[in-house]
Amino acid sequence: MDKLIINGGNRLHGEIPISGAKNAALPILCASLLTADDIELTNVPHLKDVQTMLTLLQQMGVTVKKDGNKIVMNGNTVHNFNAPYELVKTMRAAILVLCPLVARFGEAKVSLPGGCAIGSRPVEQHIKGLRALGAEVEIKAGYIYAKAKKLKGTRIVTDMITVTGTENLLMAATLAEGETVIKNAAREPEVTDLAHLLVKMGAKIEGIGTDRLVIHGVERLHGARHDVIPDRIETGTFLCAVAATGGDVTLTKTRDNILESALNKIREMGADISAGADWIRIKMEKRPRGVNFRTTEYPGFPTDMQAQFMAVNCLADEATHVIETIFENRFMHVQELNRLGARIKTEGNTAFISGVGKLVGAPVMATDLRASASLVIAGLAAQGETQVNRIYHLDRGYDRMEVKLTAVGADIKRVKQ
Ligand SMILES: CC(=O)N[C@H]1[C@@H](OP(=O)(O)OP(=O)(O)OC[C@H]2O[C@@H](n3ccc(=O)[nH]c3=O)[C@H](O)[C@@H]2O)O[C@H](CO)[C@@H](O)[C@@H]1O
Ligand SMILES: C=C(OP(=O)(O)O)C(=O)O
Repeated sequence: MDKLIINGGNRLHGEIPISGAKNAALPILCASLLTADDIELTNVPHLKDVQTMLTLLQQMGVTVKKDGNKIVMNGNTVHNFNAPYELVKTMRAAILVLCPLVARFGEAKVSLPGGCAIGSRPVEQHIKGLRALGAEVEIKAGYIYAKAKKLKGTRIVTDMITVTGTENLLMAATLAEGETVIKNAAREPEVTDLAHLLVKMGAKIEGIGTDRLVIHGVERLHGARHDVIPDRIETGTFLCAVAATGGDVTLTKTRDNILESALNKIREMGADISAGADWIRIKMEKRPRGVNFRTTEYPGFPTDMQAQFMAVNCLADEATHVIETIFENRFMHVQELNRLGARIKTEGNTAFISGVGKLVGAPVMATDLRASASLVIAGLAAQGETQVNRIYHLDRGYDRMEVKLTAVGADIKRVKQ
Protein backbone atom coordinates (compact mmCIF):
# COMPACT_ATOMS: atom_id res chain seq x y z
CA MET A 1 0.00 0.00 0.00
CA ASP A 2 1.40 3.43 -0.96
CA LYS A 3 2.46 6.00 1.61
CA LEU A 4 3.44 9.67 1.50
CA ILE A 5 6.67 11.01 2.94
CA ILE A 6 6.53 14.71 3.73
CA ASN A 7 9.37 16.94 4.87
CA GLY A 8 7.50 19.81 6.43
CA GLY A 9 8.26 23.48 6.71
CA ASN A 10 8.19 24.70 3.10
CA ARG A 11 6.02 27.71 2.28
CA LEU A 12 3.84 27.16 -0.79
CA HIS A 13 4.02 29.42 -3.86
CA GLY A 14 2.51 29.16 -7.34
CA GLU A 15 -0.61 27.82 -9.00
CA ILE A 16 -2.72 24.72 -8.42
CA PRO A 17 -5.41 23.67 -10.92
CA ILE A 18 -8.52 22.33 -9.20
CA SER A 19 -10.17 19.17 -10.58
CA GLY A 20 -13.84 18.43 -11.16
CA ALA A 21 -15.85 17.58 -8.03
CA LYS A 22 -15.89 13.95 -6.94
CA ASN A 23 -19.30 14.32 -5.33
CA ALA A 24 -20.76 15.87 -8.49
CA ALA A 25 -19.08 13.47 -10.94
CA LEU A 26 -20.31 10.30 -9.16
CA PRO A 27 -24.10 10.98 -9.34
CA ILE A 28 -23.66 12.45 -12.81
CA LEU A 29 -22.01 9.22 -14.04
CA CYS A 30 -25.06 7.32 -12.68
CA ALA A 31 -27.39 9.59 -14.64
CA SER A 32 -26.09 7.84 -17.79
CA LEU A 33 -28.38 4.93 -16.75
CA LEU A 34 -31.42 7.15 -17.35
CA THR A 35 -31.06 7.40 -21.14
CA ALA A 36 -30.12 5.39 -24.23
CA ASP A 37 -28.27 8.40 -25.70
CA ASP A 38 -24.73 9.68 -25.22
CA ILE A 39 -23.84 11.67 -22.11
CA GLU A 40 -20.65 13.61 -22.79
CA LEU A 41 -18.86 14.83 -19.68
CA THR A 42 -15.86 17.09 -19.33
CA ASN A 43 -13.79 18.00 -16.25
CA VAL A 44 -14.21 14.49 -14.81
CA PRO A 45 -11.53 14.06 -12.09
CA HIS A 46 -8.97 11.21 -12.13
CA LEU A 47 -10.00 9.43 -8.94
CA LYS A 48 -10.24 5.90 -7.65
CA ASP A 49 -13.96 6.42 -6.89
CA VAL A 50 -14.62 7.53 -10.48
CA GLN A 51 -12.81 4.43 -11.74
CA THR A 52 -14.86 2.19 -9.42
CA MET A 53 -18.11 3.81 -10.57
CA LEU A 54 -17.12 3.35 -14.23
CA THR A 55 -16.34 -0.33 -13.57
CA LEU A 56 -19.76 -0.77 -11.95
CA LEU A 57 -21.59 0.98 -14.80
CA GLN A 58 -19.64 -1.00 -17.42
CA GLN A 59 -20.62 -4.24 -15.67
CA MET A 60 -24.23 -3.11 -16.10
CA GLY A 61 -23.69 -2.59 -19.82
CA VAL A 62 -22.95 1.15 -20.07
CA THR A 63 -20.28 1.82 -22.71
CA VAL A 64 -17.56 4.23 -21.65
CA LYS A 65 -15.10 6.12 -23.85
CA LYS A 66 -12.40 8.01 -21.98
CA ASP A 67 -10.10 10.70 -23.28
CA GLY A 68 -8.27 12.48 -20.43
CA ASN A 69 -10.88 14.35 -18.41
CA LYS A 70 -13.57 13.77 -21.02
CA ILE A 71 -15.87 10.74 -20.79
CA VAL A 72 -18.65 9.71 -23.14
CA MET A 73 -21.13 7.25 -21.66
CA ASN A 74 -23.90 5.38 -23.40
CA GLY A 75 -26.63 3.43 -21.59
CA ASN A 76 -28.29 1.91 -24.67
CA THR A 77 -27.13 -1.63 -23.94
CA VAL A 78 -27.69 -1.83 -20.17
CA HIS A 79 -28.75 -5.41 -19.35
CA ASN A 80 -27.52 -6.11 -15.81
CA PHE A 81 -29.34 -4.39 -12.93
CA ASN A 82 -27.13 -5.75 -10.15
CA ALA A 83 -24.65 -3.69 -8.07
CA PRO A 84 -22.57 -6.32 -6.24
CA TYR A 85 -21.19 -6.03 -2.71
CA GLU A 86 -17.56 -6.25 -3.95
CA LEU A 87 -17.88 -2.83 -5.64
CA VAL A 88 -20.47 -1.12 -3.43
CA LYS A 89 -18.48 -1.84 -0.23
CA THR A 90 -15.57 0.29 -1.49
CA MET A 91 -17.66 3.33 -2.39
CA ARG A 92 -20.92 4.48 -0.83
CA ALA A 93 -21.93 6.55 -3.85
CA ALA A 94 -22.68 3.25 -5.65
CA ILE A 95 -26.12 3.45 -3.99
CA LEU A 96 -26.81 6.11 -6.65
CA VAL A 97 -27.44 3.43 -9.30
CA LEU A 98 -30.57 2.28 -7.39
CA CYS A 99 -33.11 4.90 -8.46
CA PRO A 100 -32.00 5.38 -12.09
CA LEU A 101 -32.21 1.58 -12.65
CA VAL A 102 -35.71 1.32 -11.16
CA ALA A 103 -36.91 4.45 -12.98
CA ARG A 104 -35.79 3.29 -16.44
CA PHE A 105 -35.76 -0.52 -16.26
CA GLY A 106 -38.24 -1.24 -13.45
CA GLU A 107 -35.82 -3.28 -11.33
CA ALA A 108 -32.55 -3.18 -9.39
CA LYS A 109 -30.56 -5.30 -6.98
CA VAL A 110 -28.05 -3.17 -5.07
CA SER A 111 -25.87 -4.21 -2.17
CA LEU A 112 -26.43 -2.25 1.03
CA PRO A 113 -23.44 0.08 1.25
CA GLY A 114 -21.03 -0.87 4.03
CA GLY A 115 -20.68 1.14 7.22
CA CYS A 116 -17.74 3.48 6.74
CA ALA A 117 -15.30 4.89 9.23
CA ILE A 118 -17.15 8.20 9.69
CA GLY A 119 -20.49 6.82 10.87
CA SER A 120 -23.18 4.20 10.27
CA ARG A 121 -24.61 6.02 7.21
CA PRO A 122 -27.89 4.16 6.64
CA VAL A 123 -29.90 4.59 3.40
CA GLU A 124 -33.46 4.19 4.70
CA GLN A 125 -34.45 7.62 3.31
CA HIS A 126 -33.55 6.49 -0.23
CA ILE A 127 -35.70 3.39 0.28
CA LYS A 128 -38.61 5.23 1.92
CA GLY A 129 -38.72 7.73 -0.96
CA LEU A 130 -38.51 5.02 -3.61
CA ARG A 131 -41.38 3.15 -1.93
CA ALA A 132 -43.41 6.38 -1.87
CA LEU A 133 -42.83 6.59 -5.64
CA GLY A 134 -44.55 3.21 -5.93
CA ALA A 135 -41.64 0.73 -6.00
CA GLU A 136 -41.74 -2.54 -4.08
CA VAL A 137 -38.55 -2.69 -2.06
CA GLU A 138 -37.27 -5.62 -0.01
CA ILE A 139 -34.02 -6.06 1.90
CA LYS A 140 -32.65 -9.62 1.80
CA ALA A 141 -29.20 -10.96 2.63
CA GLY A 142 -27.55 -7.56 2.48
CA TYR A 143 -29.14 -6.51 -0.80
CA ILE A 144 -31.87 -4.02 -1.72
CA TYR A 145 -34.27 -5.57 -4.25
CA ALA A 146 -36.52 -2.97 -5.91
CA LYS A 147 -39.21 -3.38 -8.57
CA ALA A 148 -41.76 -1.07 -10.18
CA LYS A 149 -43.78 -1.20 -13.40
CA LYS A 150 -43.84 2.59 -13.58
CA LEU A 151 -42.91 5.01 -10.80
CA LYS A 152 -45.66 7.49 -9.86
CA GLY A 153 -45.09 11.08 -8.75
CA THR A 154 -45.65 11.79 -5.06
CA ARG A 155 -44.73 14.10 -2.18
CA ILE A 156 -41.59 13.19 -0.24
CA VAL A 157 -40.31 14.82 2.94
CA THR A 158 -37.01 13.31 4.02
CA ASP A 159 -36.49 12.92 7.79
CA MET A 160 -33.13 14.64 7.53
CA ILE A 161 -31.25 16.46 4.79
CA THR A 162 -29.46 13.81 2.75
CA VAL A 163 -27.23 14.59 -0.21
CA THR A 164 -27.17 11.26 -2.07
CA GLY A 165 -30.76 10.59 -0.89
CA THR A 166 -31.92 13.78 -2.65
CA GLU A 167 -29.88 12.89 -5.75
CA ASN A 168 -31.25 9.34 -5.94
CA LEU A 169 -34.89 10.44 -5.54
CA LEU A 170 -34.44 13.34 -7.95
CA MET A 171 -33.24 10.92 -10.64
CA ALA A 172 -36.17 8.57 -9.92
CA ALA A 173 -38.70 11.41 -10.19
CA THR A 174 -37.48 12.56 -13.62
CA LEU A 175 -39.00 9.44 -15.22
CA ALA A 176 -41.99 9.00 -12.85
CA GLU A 177 -45.53 9.61 -14.04
CA GLY A 178 -46.79 13.04 -12.93
CA GLU A 179 -45.45 15.49 -10.36
CA THR A 180 -43.06 14.73 -7.49
CA VAL A 181 -42.24 17.22 -4.73
CA ILE A 182 -39.10 16.60 -2.65
CA LYS A 183 -39.13 18.69 0.54
CA ASN A 184 -36.16 19.10 2.86
CA ALA A 185 -33.95 18.54 -0.21
CA ALA A 186 -30.17 18.96 0.08
CA ARG A 187 -28.91 22.18 -1.53
CA GLU A 188 -25.26 21.20 -1.95
CA PRO A 189 -23.72 22.55 -5.21
CA GLU A 190 -23.21 18.92 -6.32
CA VAL A 191 -26.99 18.27 -6.11
CA THR A 192 -27.54 21.42 -8.16
CA ASP A 193 -24.95 20.30 -10.73
CA LEU A 194 -26.75 16.97 -11.16
CA ALA A 195 -30.08 18.81 -11.54
CA HIS A 196 -28.56 21.03 -14.25
CA LEU A 197 -27.40 17.95 -16.19
CA LEU A 198 -30.85 16.34 -15.83
CA VAL A 199 -32.50 19.49 -17.23
CA LYS A 200 -30.12 19.34 -20.21
CA MET A 201 -31.31 15.73 -20.67
CA GLY A 202 -34.91 16.93 -20.88
CA ALA A 203 -36.01 16.65 -17.23
CA LYS A 204 -38.46 19.24 -15.90
CA ILE A 205 -37.27 20.43 -12.49
CA GLU A 206 -38.27 23.56 -10.56
CA GLY A 207 -36.65 24.89 -7.40
CA ILE A 208 -33.08 23.89 -8.30
CA GLY A 209 -30.73 25.07 -5.53
CA THR A 210 -33.57 25.24 -2.97
CA ASP A 211 -34.85 22.75 -0.38
CA ARG A 212 -38.07 22.15 -2.36
CA LEU A 213 -37.65 20.42 -5.70
CA VAL A 214 -40.66 19.99 -7.97
CA ILE A 215 -40.20 17.46 -10.76
CA HIS A 216 -42.64 16.91 -13.61
CA GLY A 217 -41.90 13.40 -14.88
CA VAL A 218 -41.21 12.90 -18.60
CA GLU A 219 -41.56 9.78 -20.77
CA ARG A 220 -37.85 9.64 -21.66
CA LEU A 221 -34.60 11.55 -21.28
CA HIS A 222 -32.09 12.25 -24.04
CA GLY A 223 -28.34 12.80 -24.37
CA ALA A 224 -26.49 15.89 -23.14
CA ARG A 225 -23.10 17.52 -22.66
CA HIS A 226 -21.97 18.72 -19.28
CA ASP A 227 -18.89 20.20 -17.60
CA VAL A 228 -18.55 18.96 -13.99
CA ILE A 229 -18.29 21.79 -11.40
CA PRO A 230 -14.98 22.38 -9.57
CA ASP A 231 -14.32 20.42 -6.41
CA ARG A 232 -15.04 22.81 -3.51
CA ILE A 233 -13.57 20.37 -0.98
CA GLU A 234 -10.31 20.00 -2.91
CA THR A 235 -10.27 23.81 -3.19
CA GLY A 236 -10.78 24.20 0.56
CA THR A 237 -8.14 21.55 1.30
CA PHE A 238 -5.43 23.47 -0.60
CA LEU A 239 -6.54 26.73 1.05
CA CYS A 240 -6.01 25.05 4.43
CA ALA A 241 -2.59 23.79 3.29
CA VAL A 242 -1.48 27.36 2.53
CA ALA A 243 -3.09 28.70 5.74
CA ALA A 244 -0.95 26.12 7.59
CA THR A 245 2.38 26.62 5.80
CA GLY A 246 2.15 30.27 4.73
CA GLY A 247 2.79 31.39 1.16
CA ASP A 248 0.99 32.75 -1.88
CA VAL A 249 -0.98 30.34 -4.09
CA THR A 250 -3.58 30.84 -6.81
CA LEU A 251 -6.10 28.04 -7.24
CA THR A 252 -7.32 27.98 -10.84
CA LYS A 253 -10.40 26.39 -12.48
CA THR A 254 -12.41 26.96 -9.30
CA ARG A 255 -14.65 29.66 -7.86
CA ASP A 256 -15.42 31.25 -4.51
CA ASN A 257 -19.24 31.11 -4.50
CA ILE A 258 -19.37 27.35 -3.82
CA LEU A 259 -17.45 27.50 -0.53
CA GLU A 260 -18.31 30.80 1.10
CA SER A 261 -18.63 29.52 4.68
CA ALA A 262 -15.21 27.85 4.57
CA LEU A 263 -13.63 30.88 2.84
CA ASN A 264 -14.92 33.16 5.62
CA LYS A 265 -13.20 30.92 8.16
CA ILE A 266 -9.94 31.01 6.17
CA ARG A 267 -10.15 34.83 6.24
CA GLU A 268 -10.76 34.68 10.03
CA MET A 269 -7.54 32.66 10.25
CA GLY A 270 -5.71 35.71 8.91
CA ALA A 271 -5.39 34.85 5.21
CA ASP A 272 -5.73 37.46 2.50
CA ILE A 273 -8.16 36.07 -0.08
CA SER A 274 -8.96 37.50 -3.50
CA ALA A 275 -10.98 35.88 -6.25
CA GLY A 276 -12.07 36.21 -9.86
CA ALA A 277 -14.59 34.31 -12.00
CA ASP A 278 -12.48 31.13 -12.08
CA TRP A 279 -9.67 31.54 -9.55
CA ILE A 280 -9.02 32.12 -5.85
CA ARG A 281 -5.75 33.52 -4.49
CA ILE A 282 -4.61 33.04 -0.92
CA LYS A 283 -1.75 34.93 0.71
CA MET A 284 -0.78 33.93 4.22
CA GLU A 285 2.02 35.81 5.95
CA LYS A 286 1.58 34.91 9.62
CA ARG A 287 0.73 32.07 11.95
CA PRO A 288 -2.96 31.15 11.58
CA ARG A 289 -5.48 32.32 14.16
CA GLY A 290 -7.70 29.51 15.47
CA VAL A 291 -11.37 29.41 14.45
CA ASN A 292 -14.39 27.84 16.11
CA PHE A 293 -16.96 26.20 13.84
CA ARG A 294 -19.84 23.76 13.62
CA THR A 295 -20.47 21.58 10.60
CA THR A 296 -23.91 21.81 8.98
CA GLU A 297 -25.57 21.21 5.65
CA TYR A 298 -24.88 23.59 2.74
CA PRO A 299 -24.58 26.55 2.75
CA GLY A 300 -23.17 26.01 6.25
CA PHE A 301 -19.68 24.76 7.08
CA PRO A 302 -19.10 21.39 5.30
CA THR A 303 -18.36 18.27 7.30
CA ASP A 304 -15.96 17.30 4.49
CA MET A 305 -13.72 20.26 5.53
CA GLN A 306 -13.80 19.65 9.28
CA ALA A 307 -10.62 17.57 9.56
CA GLN A 308 -8.54 19.91 7.38
CA PHE A 309 -9.52 23.01 9.41
CA MET A 310 -8.79 21.15 12.61
CA ALA A 311 -5.24 20.53 11.40
CA VAL A 312 -4.76 24.29 10.89
CA ASN A 313 -6.29 25.05 14.30
CA CYS A 314 -3.52 22.97 15.89
CA LEU A 315 -0.99 25.53 14.60
CA ALA A 316 -2.73 28.48 16.25
CA ASP A 317 -1.85 29.87 19.65
CA GLU A 318 -5.33 29.91 21.12
CA ALA A 319 -7.85 27.25 22.16
CA THR A 320 -10.68 26.45 19.76
CA HIS A 321 -13.56 24.03 19.51
CA VAL A 322 -15.11 22.21 16.58
CA ILE A 323 -18.61 20.67 16.59
CA GLU A 324 -19.42 17.86 14.13
CA THR A 325 -23.19 17.60 13.60
CA ILE A 326 -23.45 15.46 10.44
CA PHE A 327 -21.57 12.22 11.18
CA GLU A 328 -21.32 10.52 14.59
CA ASN A 329 -17.77 9.21 14.18
CA ARG A 330 -15.81 11.78 12.23
CA PHE A 331 -12.94 12.51 14.65
CA MET A 332 -10.68 9.62 13.64
CA HIS A 333 -7.93 12.10 12.69
CA VAL A 334 -7.72 13.41 16.26
CA GLN A 335 -5.47 10.70 17.64
CA GLU A 336 -3.23 10.84 14.57
CA LEU A 337 -2.91 14.67 14.79
CA ASN A 338 -2.01 14.19 18.46
CA ARG A 339 0.87 11.93 17.33
CA LEU A 340 2.26 15.00 15.56
CA GLY A 341 2.19 16.94 18.84
CA ALA A 342 -1.32 18.41 18.66
CA ARG A 343 -3.38 18.67 21.85
CA ILE A 344 -6.95 17.72 21.03
CA LYS A 345 -9.59 16.15 23.27
CA THR A 346 -13.04 15.05 22.23
CA GLU A 347 -16.26 14.97 24.19
CA GLY A 348 -19.21 13.61 22.23
CA ASN A 349 -19.48 15.56 19.01
CA THR A 350 -17.11 18.35 20.12
CA ALA A 351 -13.35 18.50 19.73
CA PHE A 352 -11.40 20.89 21.95
CA ILE A 353 -8.10 21.97 20.42
CA SER A 354 -5.40 23.65 22.52
CA GLY A 355 -3.35 25.35 19.82
CA VAL A 356 0.29 24.33 20.21
CA GLY A 357 1.78 26.66 17.61
CA LYS A 358 3.96 23.97 16.02
CA LEU A 359 3.80 20.29 15.10
CA VAL A 360 6.61 17.74 14.82
CA GLY A 361 6.72 15.05 12.10
CA ALA A 362 5.89 11.40 12.92
CA PRO A 363 4.48 8.29 11.25
CA VAL A 364 0.67 8.47 11.09
CA MET A 365 -2.15 6.36 9.69
CA ALA A 366 -4.84 7.73 7.37
CA THR A 367 -8.27 6.47 8.48
CA ASP A 368 -10.66 8.03 5.96
CA LEU A 369 -10.59 10.41 3.04
CA ARG A 370 -10.64 13.84 4.71
CA ALA A 371 -8.72 12.55 7.75
CA SER A 372 -5.95 11.70 5.27
CA ALA A 373 -6.04 15.24 3.88
CA SER A 374 -5.78 16.72 7.38
CA LEU A 375 -2.66 14.62 8.07
CA VAL A 376 -1.04 15.83 4.84
CA ILE A 377 -1.76 19.46 5.83
CA ALA A 378 -0.34 18.87 9.31
CA GLY A 379 2.71 17.13 7.80
CA LEU A 380 3.37 20.05 5.42
CA ALA A 381 3.50 22.43 8.38
CA ALA A 382 5.29 20.11 10.84
CA GLN A 383 9.01 20.18 11.55
CA GLY A 384 10.82 17.17 10.11
CA GLU A 385 9.50 14.05 8.41
CA THR A 386 5.90 12.82 8.47
CA GLN A 387 4.93 9.47 6.95
CA VAL A 388 1.26 9.21 6.03
CA ASN A 389 0.43 5.51 5.74
CA ARG A 390 -2.58 3.85 4.06
CA ILE A 391 -3.24 6.60 1.56
CA TYR A 392 -5.66 4.61 -0.58
CA HIS A 393 -8.39 6.73 1.03
CA LEU A 394 -6.73 9.86 -0.35
CA ASP A 395 -6.70 8.42 -3.87
CA ARG A 396 -10.47 7.87 -3.66
CA GLY A 397 -11.07 11.61 -3.57
CA TYR A 398 -7.96 13.65 -4.54
CA ASP A 399 -6.60 13.89 -8.05
CA ARG A 400 -2.78 13.43 -7.73
CA MET A 401 -2.56 15.53 -4.57
CA GLU A 402 1.18 15.04 -4.09
CA VAL A 403 1.91 16.13 -7.69
CA LYS A 404 -0.10 19.34 -7.23
CA LEU A 405 1.60 20.08 -3.90
CA THR A 406 5.10 19.41 -5.28
CA ALA A 407 4.44 21.94 -8.05
CA VAL A 408 3.97 24.70 -5.44
CA GLY A 409 7.10 23.83 -3.48
CA ALA A 410 6.09 21.13 -1.00
CA ASP A 411 8.57 18.37 -0.23
CA ILE A 412 6.24 15.38 -0.55
CA LYS A 413 6.69 12.08 -2.31
CA ARG A 414 4.73 8.89 -2.83
CA VAL A 415 6.46 5.68 -1.90
CA LYS A 416 5.08 2.50 -3.48
CA GLN A 417 5.04 -0.42 -1.08
C1 LIG B 1 -20.79 10.87 -2.52
C2 LIG B 1 -21.22 12.04 -1.70
O1 LIG B 1 -21.85 12.96 -2.19
N1 LIG B 1 -20.84 12.01 -0.41
C3 LIG B 1 -21.19 13.13 0.44
C4 LIG B 1 -22.60 12.96 0.92
O2 LIG B 1 -22.68 11.72 1.61
P1 LIG B 1 -24.11 11.09 1.93
O3 LIG B 1 -25.06 11.48 0.88
O4 LIG B 1 -23.88 9.65 2.21
O5 LIG B 1 -24.50 11.84 3.25
P2 LIG B 1 -25.97 12.24 3.70
O6 LIG B 1 -26.21 13.68 3.34
O7 LIG B 1 -26.92 11.26 3.16
O8 LIG B 1 -25.87 12.07 5.26
C5 LIG B 1 -26.22 13.08 6.18
C6 LIG B 1 -26.63 12.43 7.49
O9 LIG B 1 -27.88 11.78 7.28
C7 LIG B 1 -27.81 10.43 7.70
N2 LIG B 1 -28.70 9.62 6.83
C8 LIG B 1 -28.63 9.78 5.48
C9 LIG B 1 -29.45 9.05 4.63
C10 LIG B 1 -30.36 8.13 5.20
O10 LIG B 1 -31.11 7.43 4.51
N3 LIG B 1 -30.38 8.00 6.55
C11 LIG B 1 -29.58 8.72 7.39
O11 LIG B 1 -29.64 8.57 8.60
C12 LIG B 1 -26.33 10.05 7.57
O12 LIG B 1 -25.99 8.95 8.35
C13 LIG B 1 -25.67 11.35 8.00
O13 LIG B 1 -25.63 11.39 9.41
O14 LIG B 1 -22.94 14.03 1.80
C14 LIG B 1 -22.13 14.08 2.99
C15 LIG B 1 -22.65 15.21 3.86
O15 LIG B 1 -22.45 16.44 3.24
C16 LIG B 1 -20.67 14.25 2.62
O16 LIG B 1 -19.89 14.15 3.77
C17 LIG B 1 -20.22 13.20 1.62
O17 LIG B 1 -18.95 13.52 1.10
C1 LIG C 1 -17.27 11.24 3.01
C2 LIG C 1 -16.88 11.48 1.77
O1 LIG C 1 -17.13 10.71 0.69
P1 LIG C 1 -18.07 9.42 0.56
O2 LIG C 1 -19.48 9.87 0.78
O3 LIG C 1 -17.85 9.04 -0.87
O4 LIG C 1 -17.60 8.43 1.57
C3 LIG C 1 -16.10 12.70 1.42
O5 LIG C 1 -16.02 13.02 0.21
O6 LIG C 1 -15.53 13.33 2.32
